[in-house]
Amino acid sequence: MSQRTLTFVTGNAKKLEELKAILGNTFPLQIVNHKVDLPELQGDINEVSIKKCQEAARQLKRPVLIEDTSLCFNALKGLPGPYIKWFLEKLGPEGLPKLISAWDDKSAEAVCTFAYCEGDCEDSQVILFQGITKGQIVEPRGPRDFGWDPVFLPESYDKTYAELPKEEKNKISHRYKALDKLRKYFNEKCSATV
Ligand SMILES: O=c1nc[nH]c2c1ncn2[C@H]1C[C@H](O)[C@@H](COP(=O)(O)OP(=O)(O)OP(=O)(O)O)O1
Ligand SMILES: [Mg+2]
Repeated sequence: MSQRTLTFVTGNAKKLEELKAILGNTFPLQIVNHKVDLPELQGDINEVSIKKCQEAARQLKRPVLIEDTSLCFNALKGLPGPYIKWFLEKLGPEGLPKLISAWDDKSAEAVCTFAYCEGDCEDSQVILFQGITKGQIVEPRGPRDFGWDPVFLPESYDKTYAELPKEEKNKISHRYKALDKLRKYFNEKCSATV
């Protein structure tokens, strides 16, 4: 890697902000951002992340990190899942609880998948780091500065992600859990090569 840096490819400034807040100075590499909205092919959560990562590596020809976030409604067998972005864009946060108004089951999972690829060739291996936080879909509450945060009530909390202070969200979130795995992997990898 162009020594000690790792390129995080995302067009989403809020993701980058949370990554920086969560990793702080506990990560052995410097993360640099490359802003591209990568094409996302259809598939299950892992397939979408793997293809997105391979596309990033193909474009940038260096070690890359990408992230894909899903919001999975259990009543809908996991949908919208990786397609939540388009549902949110068209329906807004208030449209999301309406999708499952006919079901009693309001439970959902927020899933964050980081994907890392070391090389730039098509067959380079992609490594996934996934974090899941369980919760419920509720009527929107709280600030609207990040996606579906207002409608996601994490399990055993009485505040939505949007209502929680950022530091609280970052201690329990799907993104925190995925980054914790990523951090452990790179701390071991980097200490082994020094
Ligand atoms: O913690 C979160 N809390 C609330 N909303 C969130 C969160 N994390 C992602 N989101 C939103 C952004 C997008 O509407 C969709 C995921 O789509 P996703 O393709 O992963 O994100 P994106 O296109 O904004 O950025 P990227 O350039 O990294 O693909 O859920
Ligand atoms: Mg995207």
